[in-house]
Amino acid sequence: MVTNSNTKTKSKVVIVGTGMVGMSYAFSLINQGTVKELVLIDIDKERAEGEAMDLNHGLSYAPRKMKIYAGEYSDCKDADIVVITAGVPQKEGESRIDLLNRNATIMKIVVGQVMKSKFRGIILVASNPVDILTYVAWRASGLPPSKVIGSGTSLDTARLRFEIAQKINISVKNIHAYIMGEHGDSEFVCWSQAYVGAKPLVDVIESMKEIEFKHLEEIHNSVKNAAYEIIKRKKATYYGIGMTLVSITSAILNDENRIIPISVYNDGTYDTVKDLYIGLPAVINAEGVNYVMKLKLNNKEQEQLNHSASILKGVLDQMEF
Ligand SMILES: NC(=O)C1=CN([C@@H]2O[C@H](COP(=O)(O)OP(=O)(O)OC[C@H]3O[C@@H](n4cnc5c(N)ncnc54)[C@H](O)[C@@H]3O)[C@@H](O)[C@H]2O)C=CC1
Ligand SMILES: CC(=O)C(=O)O
Repeated sequence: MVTNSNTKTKSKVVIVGTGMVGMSYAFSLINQGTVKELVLIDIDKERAEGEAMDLNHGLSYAPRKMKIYAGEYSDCKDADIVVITAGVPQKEGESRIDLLNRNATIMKIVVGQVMKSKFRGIILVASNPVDILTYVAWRASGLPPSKVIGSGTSLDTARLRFEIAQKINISVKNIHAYIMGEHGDSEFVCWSQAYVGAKPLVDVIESMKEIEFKHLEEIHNSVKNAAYEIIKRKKATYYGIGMTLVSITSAILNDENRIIPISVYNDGTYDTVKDLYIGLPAVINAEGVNYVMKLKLNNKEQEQLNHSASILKGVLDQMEF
């Protein structure tokens, strides 16, 4: 277990992919004053330049002084984090796995360019299918697994917390519950370890009329289908993931040891299929993944984790590295 007491004095983030997700993240980073230097890279250079110009024009009203510019891969050399949001998004009716071949090729090219700069920081992947592409990024990077992470089920967990909070009229900040597994159709809720404040959710259900056991399945389905529902209505999802990526970024830059369910390399902490990336709660600090936090899963949850892991492994086994 690594402990690190230093807080970063500089904070430089490079975003590769200045589409809807990349720019929602950028906008949120700027408004929260998370970084001092922000570099934008896209295969469409003019797009990255236009986005940098537009964001710079808002700096008079930002909470801190910072530098924003459209850059090159050589700018990754001294970056703390490279966030990869490049790739094609899902169309209506497509699953995240459907994007695999197109985005895996992009991922290999992007990570190859990032590593050519002699980058030694942390890679954070958001492009879908995120668990598979984080594995691709890790293999292409040559970095230790603790330094290559994916957003995993962090967005899904935010959605879960929102749904529970709405149902019982308690602040979303007091809901402690995780979605685990694939960021996709086989994800599951670890209900046995869900808390409202310090009270187990099971006890909350027994004492509150607003929530019943039958609602748990509805909440799970609503979280699992959220992306499909949003894409049906507005073609893409981006604000939720943008803010989620900022929270992971802050955990790294401020060396917080914050627990967030992200896509991590399964090092054996969980007794399931190994050599893959999957959504598990992890303690995140300036080193990347400090350690994967082991939760006591019940039998059903262990089966759900195994199912999710075997789906991801099945996809990885068909790929060439
Ligand atoms: N992990 C998560 O929870 C979420 C992930 N996503 C994923 O994020 C990705 C991006 O989605 P959007 O921003 O909506 O797409 P978008 O189409 O708006 O933007 C993608 C950007 O990537 C750029 N790009 C493509 N190939 C590139 C390359 N080789 N090098 C550099 N840039 C390249 C494009 O020019 C474009 O600007 C998708 O894979 C989407 O599924 C979206 C929402 C949530
Ligand atoms: C698109 C996607 O992965 C999401 O919104 O969850």
